[in-house]
This record gives sequence, C-alpha cells and structure tokens, in this order.
Amino acid sequence: MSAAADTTTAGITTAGTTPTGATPDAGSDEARLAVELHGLGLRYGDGPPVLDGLDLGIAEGEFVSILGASGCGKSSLLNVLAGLTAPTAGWVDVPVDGAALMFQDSALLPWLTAQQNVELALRLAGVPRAERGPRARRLLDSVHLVRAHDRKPHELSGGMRQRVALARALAQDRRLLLMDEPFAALDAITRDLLHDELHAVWRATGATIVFVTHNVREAIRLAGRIVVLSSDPGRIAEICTVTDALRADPAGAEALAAELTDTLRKEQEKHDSAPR
Ligand SMILES: Nc1ncnc2c1ncn2[C@@H]1O[C@H](COP(=O)(O)OP(=O)(O)OP(=O)(O)O)[C@@H](O)[C@H]1O
Repeated sequence: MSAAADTTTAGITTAGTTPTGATPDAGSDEARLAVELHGLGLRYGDGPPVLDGLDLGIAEGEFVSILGASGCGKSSLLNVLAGLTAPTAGWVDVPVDGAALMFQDSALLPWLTAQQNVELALRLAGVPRAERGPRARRLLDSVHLVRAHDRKPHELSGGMRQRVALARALAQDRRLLLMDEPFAALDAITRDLLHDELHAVWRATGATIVFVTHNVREAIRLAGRIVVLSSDPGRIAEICTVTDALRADPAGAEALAAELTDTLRKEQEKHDSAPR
C-alpha cells in the first residue's frame, strides 16, 4: 500500500518489492523492504512541517524503534505508516495488507471478555466462526493469558489488558505491527515481562515491528535499530544499530543509553525553545 503527497508526486510501488530509490539503511542491502519512506513530509493544515524529508527503509522482519522527544512527530509518523494520515510530501510504501496497530491504551471493548475481544478481531479479519475460538485461545496462550480468557477488561490488570491488546493485534495476522508506546503506562516489572513476551512473539511470527517510544532503555532493550527523530521539524537525527551482544553488555548498553538520552535532551530543549 502506498500513500503519497498528491497524484503529481505519487510514487506508487508494489508491496514487498524493493522500489527504485530504496534507501540503503535497512539491515542488509539484500533485504526486502517492508516499509519505505522517501522524502516523507507532513504538515497539518497550513501549520509548520511536523515531519520533513524522512528517508528510511525497514526490512521485512526488522524490529525498529522510533525514539524522539515529546511532540517531535513519532505518533504522526506511525499514523502515516498506518494509512490514517496522508503525507503532504514524498511517499510511503507499506505492505499491501496494511498494518496492525497497538496503542498505549488497550482500547478493549469493556463488555466483551478477553477471548471475545480477540475473537472479534478474528471475525473482522474474515476467520470462519468455527476457527475463532481455538485461534483466540492460541493467541492468548502466546501472551501467557489463556487462563484469564473469560475475564472482562475491568477484571484484568494493566499488563494483562495490554497482553490482550497484543493478542488482538496479532489476530489481524499482518506482516507489519505498529506500536505506539504500548507499555508506557505499565510498572517497570510488568513492562520487562512484556518486553520478553513481545520479543518471543516477534521471533515466532517474523513480523516487522515499528515501536514508538520516548524511553531510551526500552528502545535499546527491544530494537535492532533505533531511529532518533529531531524536533521542529521531525527529521532523522541519528540511526543506531543495537546488537544482541550490546544488549548483553550492561556497560555498553548504559553508554548508548547515556548518549541517546543526551541527544534527546538537546532535541527537547530545542523543541521547548522553538518559536510557536
Ligand atoms: N491531528 C493533528 N492536527 C494538528 N496538529 C497535530 C495533530 N496531531 C499532532 N499534531 C501536532 O504535531 C506535532 C507532533 O505530534 P505527535 O503526537 O506526532 O508527536 P509525538 O512525538 O508522538 O509526541 P508525544 O511523544 O508527546 O506523544 C505536535 O506539535 C502536535 O501538536
């Protein structure tokens, strides 16, 4: 699926191929791109540009984190990738079947149980009725929640609700999963558990994940690449690769966290002092 600024500048491409102008920053030159941004810009109405000149390729199966100061345009970028907002410059290419979304708020239907919430997503995805129950159970099992399948959202903890939301996102069976600060409201221990579970799900499904956060340590914990956005307008300030070896090295991870925190602090100061 492609979205472009307008019909005169539209760059329509076939999903899953590597179109002309592919950016070289996906994990490998050989990689098939799941997401491609080319000169992407966004402004709301006649306001100032929120995003400007973003060029980025995300390979199939990559886990990329978008990190940036508050208000730099992270959610706006995710909305563009989700097809909810059209870019006002450049173009974006995402898989033809679109993306599954997960937000900070689980947004579960309160009158349905955990299993029914997941079954509803399966129904919307066109899964036949007879298959929905067993598949919902398997999805809940994959996020360690099968025993709470008959509880309604108000009977679940915040972490459990986000697990249901993750199972519901997985029920859509999309190759691209867009996550907007999904664990931001959780306590540190629950967040840590969910990081492990998300990684297990990612490995098992091979999905491409774009994960927005303003939490430097969360980005390092999860992503293979971290894309740091500048503010006013949001541009790619830095891209860093995080290896498993670095993750396993507390001193190295801490040094990277300090460096990224420093970059973010400077960006936040720039954002706060920008004329409005
Ligand atoms: N629908 C909209 N209409 C007008 N302006 C908007 C709209 N959505 C976002 N903005 C503006 O765009 C800028 C970027 O907002 P966005 O929510 O994308 O940033 P963010 O990096 O996700 O912020 P945060 O980390 O605080 O959630 C902000 O100045 C915001 O006020």
